[in-house]
Amino acid sequence: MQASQTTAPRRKVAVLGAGAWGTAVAIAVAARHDVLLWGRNEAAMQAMAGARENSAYLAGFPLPDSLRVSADFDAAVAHAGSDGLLIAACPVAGLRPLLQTLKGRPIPNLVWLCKGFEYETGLLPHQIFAEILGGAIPGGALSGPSFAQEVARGLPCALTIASASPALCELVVGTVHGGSMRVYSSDDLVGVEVGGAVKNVLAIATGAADGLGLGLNARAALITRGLAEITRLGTTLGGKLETFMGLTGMGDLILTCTGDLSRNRRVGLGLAQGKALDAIVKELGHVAEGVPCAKAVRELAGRLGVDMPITQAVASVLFDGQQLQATVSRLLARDPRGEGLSGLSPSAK
Ligand SMILES: NC(=O)c1ccc[n+]([C@@H]2O[C@H](COP(=O)([O-])OP(=O)(O)OC[C@H]3O[C@@H](n4cnc5c(N)ncnc54)[C@H](O)[C@@H]3O)[C@@H](O)[C@H]2O)c1
Ligand SMILES: O=P(O)(O)OC[C@H](O)CO
Repeated sequence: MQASQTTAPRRKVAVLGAGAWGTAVAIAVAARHDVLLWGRNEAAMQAMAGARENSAYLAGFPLPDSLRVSADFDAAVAHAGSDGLLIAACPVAGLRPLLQTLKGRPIPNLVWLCKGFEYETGLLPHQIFAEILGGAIPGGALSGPSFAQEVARGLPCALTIASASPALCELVVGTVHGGSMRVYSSDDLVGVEVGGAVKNVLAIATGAADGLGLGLNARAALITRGLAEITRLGTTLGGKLETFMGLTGMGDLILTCTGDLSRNRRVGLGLAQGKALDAIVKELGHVAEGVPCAKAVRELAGRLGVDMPITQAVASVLFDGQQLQATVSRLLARDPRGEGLSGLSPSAK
């Protein structure tokens, strides 16, 4: 399955969604393939085509010649043809409408890059895919520790493609793996998607703790106990334990909790400065998936009886008006417990 840079065929790739991550992935893949980047805002796409740069979402990274940009959805779908690769690069909130637009069209496959649970339904991206396009075409999640700016700069990055279809995994590895990009395969869609979703909530917590000056010990504790929360929820939903120790679990959790490029971490830093959530999100100018995800995960964990105290604490600050410092005190004042990963909340035992 390993892709050789010299033998990998040149493919047609359409990236649907022209935010920071869609643009970075398009730039990286365009080094070896014919890529069309589609965005829904016609004026923005025209400006991008003229400036050869996505100044709204990923300024400072010139688009390579092999990357075409367009606001024509039909042209993007036609570009992937019957044997290319379609990549959905919108946020979780945009996945359902995007899939509904794709329904009934002759598309070869779909790989999505979004990380989160759907706010209204609590569904993971592969469950939304199954609801709308299930069975018709192969689908998979491409995830892992990856800041858009570093990928656009050509720095090394390792991702995981998770799909029930070995053929799709092979296609994605054959297309994206190479140069400074490594792509691993997995059949654990649940594990990969839960890791990518919940780490965003924990990055808000870690940013807040760092912003309050709680120290490096607290940061390490939050990351480690955060991984326990990811693992408890993920295994309860059917994910494999080993996945949470991998790139899309521990790897992405470490990156997002500690890297100042993270939008979710910056939400936490902003909360610690006493800023209002609306103001922080407006200032970011990008999606922070951990915000809606905190609410969706709190509800899901409550329904399933999974103990996720850090996630609950983040949601209580974001949505219930709880004060940050008092929330930290409440977290610390919880009863002692064994360090194991057992998944039931005290009320469900
Ligand atoms: N930025 C990163 O470093 C990074 C890395 C890995 C994964 N991701 C994930 O990728 C997803 C997108 O993140 P981003 O960084 O590109 O966000 P962004 O805020 O930079 O851009 C979001 C883009 O999605 C578009 N969009 C929103 N709803 C849409 C819809 N219904 N159809 C089409 N386009 C729609 C917006 O117009 C915008 O262009 C998120 O789930 C994020 O967690 C981001
Ligand atoms: O900037 P964030 O917090 O959305 O994180 C980006 C990526 O998911 C990191 O892997």
